[in-house]
Amino acid sequence: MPAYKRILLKLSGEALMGEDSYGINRGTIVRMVREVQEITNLGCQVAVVIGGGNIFRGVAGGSVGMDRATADYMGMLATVMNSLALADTMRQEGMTARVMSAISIEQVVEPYVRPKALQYLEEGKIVVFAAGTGNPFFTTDTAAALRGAEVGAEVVLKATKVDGVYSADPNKDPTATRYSTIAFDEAIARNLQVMDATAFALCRDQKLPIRVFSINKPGALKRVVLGEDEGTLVHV
Ligand SMILES: Nc1ncnc2c1ncn2[C@@H]1O[C@H](COP(=O)(O)OP(=O)(O)O)[C@@H](O)[C@H]1O
Ligand SMILES: O=c1ccn([C@@H]2O[C@H](COP(=O)(O)OP(=O)(O)O)[C@@H](O)[C@H]2O)c(=O)[nH]1
Repeated sequence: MPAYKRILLKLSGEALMGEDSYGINRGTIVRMVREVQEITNLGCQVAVVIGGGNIFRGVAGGSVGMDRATADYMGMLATVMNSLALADTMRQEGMTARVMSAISIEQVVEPYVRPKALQYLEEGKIVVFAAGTGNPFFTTDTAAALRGAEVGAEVVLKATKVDGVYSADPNKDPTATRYSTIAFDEAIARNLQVMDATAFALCRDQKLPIRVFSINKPGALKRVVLGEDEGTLVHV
């Protein structure tokens, strides 16, 4: 039995690269999709937000000198590409997914309409929310918090490159230790960078817990959905 009826899964865009230095690695995306399939088979309704860091990030090197808002719109378009790739891979694996975009590009994907998204979820379809929040100066983590709250997800699952929230960035500080649980207020006060403060604050206010876990650890998503101890739970 899954511990949750409905979840919002945030997939790192950057993790889609796998061992490559750019873009979408075929083996990696197929593996991610199969992990999602396992949890839908448990009867869990799944909404997904995917990042765009494997293609373009508003604040990254390729955008030096650019107007920040323009660069962020490019980042949002990158998430649309990843969302399309994800939904198509789901189709190939026999699942039904729908992509909904926060910015209007109707020839490519349908617009985000909340009641429609809820309907798809009830029908057992996977809904992939593309283009983040639709606003520059935000991140896909904030989009995950926002959409998670909107569709009434019981938890936001952040699948990322690290296996939880640490006392400091574990990629920079080898002495950092992992929390098994941490309160939102403490995560914000300690300025832990694993998610941005906007996402933390939104989830805190909506009493929407977040679980951070490794996207690279096989079976971790299923363990999380079964309510087992995996990664870090950020709670109210
Ligand atoms: N306190 C912390 N605990 C865990 N990870 C941290 C922390 N501070 C910074 N990070 C960094 O945050 C990264 C995950 O966030 P982000 O780069 O936004 O990934 P994503 O592509 O999943 O959105 C990790 O790879 C890690 O290097
Ligand atoms: O609501 C949003 C979501 C994303 N972005 C842009 O899209 C990029 C890709 O998203 P993100 O960095 O969150 O992806 P990830 O870290 O998961 O790869 C960001 O850098 C921003 O430039 C944005 O402007 N508004």
